[in-house]
Amino acid sequence: MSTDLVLDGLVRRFGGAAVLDGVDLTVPAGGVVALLGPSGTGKSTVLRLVAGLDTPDAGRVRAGGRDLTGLAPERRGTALVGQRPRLFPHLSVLDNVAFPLAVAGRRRRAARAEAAGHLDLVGLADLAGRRPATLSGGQEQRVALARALAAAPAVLLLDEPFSALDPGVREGMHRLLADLRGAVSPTVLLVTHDRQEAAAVADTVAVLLDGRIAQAAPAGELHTRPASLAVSRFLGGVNEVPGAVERGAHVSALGRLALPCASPDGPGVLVVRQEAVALTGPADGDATGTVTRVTPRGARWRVEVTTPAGPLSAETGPGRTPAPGDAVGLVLPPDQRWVVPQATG
Ligand SMILES: Nc1ncnc2c1ncn2[C@@H]1O[C@H](COP(=O)(O)OP(=O)(O)OP(=O)(O)O)[C@@H](O)[C@H]1O
Repeated sequence: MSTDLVLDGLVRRFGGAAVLDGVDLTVPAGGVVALLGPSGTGKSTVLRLVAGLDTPDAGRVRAGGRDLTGLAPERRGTALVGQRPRLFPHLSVLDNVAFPLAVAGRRRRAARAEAAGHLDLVGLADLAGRRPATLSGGQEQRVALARALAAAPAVLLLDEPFSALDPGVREGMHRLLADLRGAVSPTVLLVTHDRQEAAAVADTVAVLLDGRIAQAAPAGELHTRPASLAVSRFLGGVNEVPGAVERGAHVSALGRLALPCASPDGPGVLVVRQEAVALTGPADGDATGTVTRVTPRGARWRVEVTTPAGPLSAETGPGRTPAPGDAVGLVLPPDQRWVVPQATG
C-alpha cells in the first residue's frame, strides 16, 4: 500500500555550510516526483535523509502521517536503489530478490515464490537461476528494482538508477517504471540530473537550487512558466528580454508584446522557450535581426539572432535553415510568453 512522503523544512549542514537550507516537498501516495538539480546541490543528501542513512540538522521526514525522522533505516518502510545495483555476486538472481524477504523472516520456499513474482514484474522471470555477473547493466538494475520492491516499501527512493545505462536501455527502464506504477503504484522519489528523464517518468519535477526547492510543477509547466530566471536557465532556457510589465503587456526594446496571463506591473524579464520561437521573414515577426550563428542540436538547429533587445534564439526542425548574416524575423507566440522577476544580486 502506498503512502505520501512529506519533507518539511529539511536542513543539512556540512562543515558549517548549509547544503540543504529548508527543503519542503510532498510526494503524493502513488505519485512519482523527480528531484532535479545541478551536480552537488544535495539531491542524494535528500534521499539519504529520507532513507535514514543521514540525519537532518533541522526539519522532519513524514510518510503516511508517521514521523520517520528519528527512526532507524530498516524501520522506515523505504527502499533505495542507486546508480550501481549492488547485487550479491554469490547469490542467484532469484535469491538476490528473495533476500529482503528472508531477512523479514519468510521461509526460504515462500521467499523464493514471492521473489519469482517480483522478477516477473520486471520482466526477468527467465533469468532467475543466473548469477549477477552474467547480466547486462540494464538487467542488473531490473533485479535491483525487483529486490527493492520485494521489501514492499511504502516509499521507493531512486538515486540516478539509470544514469549508467545506454540511452535505449534507459528508455526501457522508463517504460518499466510506468508499468510498475500500473501494477504496484509505489510512491517514488527519483533523483536525476537528466531533464528528459525527469519529464519522462515523473508527474511533478522539483528543482533543487541553492538548498531549496525553487519550483515543483509538471515538466511542461516548469519549462514554459518558470518561477525565476534561475529555474529558466537551469532548464536550458536562453531567451531573456529585460523590460517591464505595463497593463497586460511586456514593454522592452522589442516594443509592446501582449501577455497571455495577468502579471503585476513593474520590472520583469520576458522569457520564451527557444523551441517555441518560429522564424519568419525580416518584415514580419515580433523581433527582427541578423543571424549570428547556426548550430546543430540533434535533428534540430539552434539559430541565434541579434535583435534590438539582445540575442534571441529559435530552434528549428529539419528543413531550410538560415545562414549567418541573413536577416530574419522571430515570432514569439503569445501563449508562450512568460514574465519572471529580474534576477537579484
Ligand atoms: N558526509 C558528507 N560530509 C561532507 N560533505 C558532504 C557529505 N555528503 C555530502 N556532502 C557534500 O554535500 C554536497 C551535496 O552532495 P550530494 O551528493 O547530495 O549532491 P548531489 O546533488 O546528489 O550531487 P550529484 O548530482 O553530483 O550526485 C556536496 O558538496 C558534497 O560534497
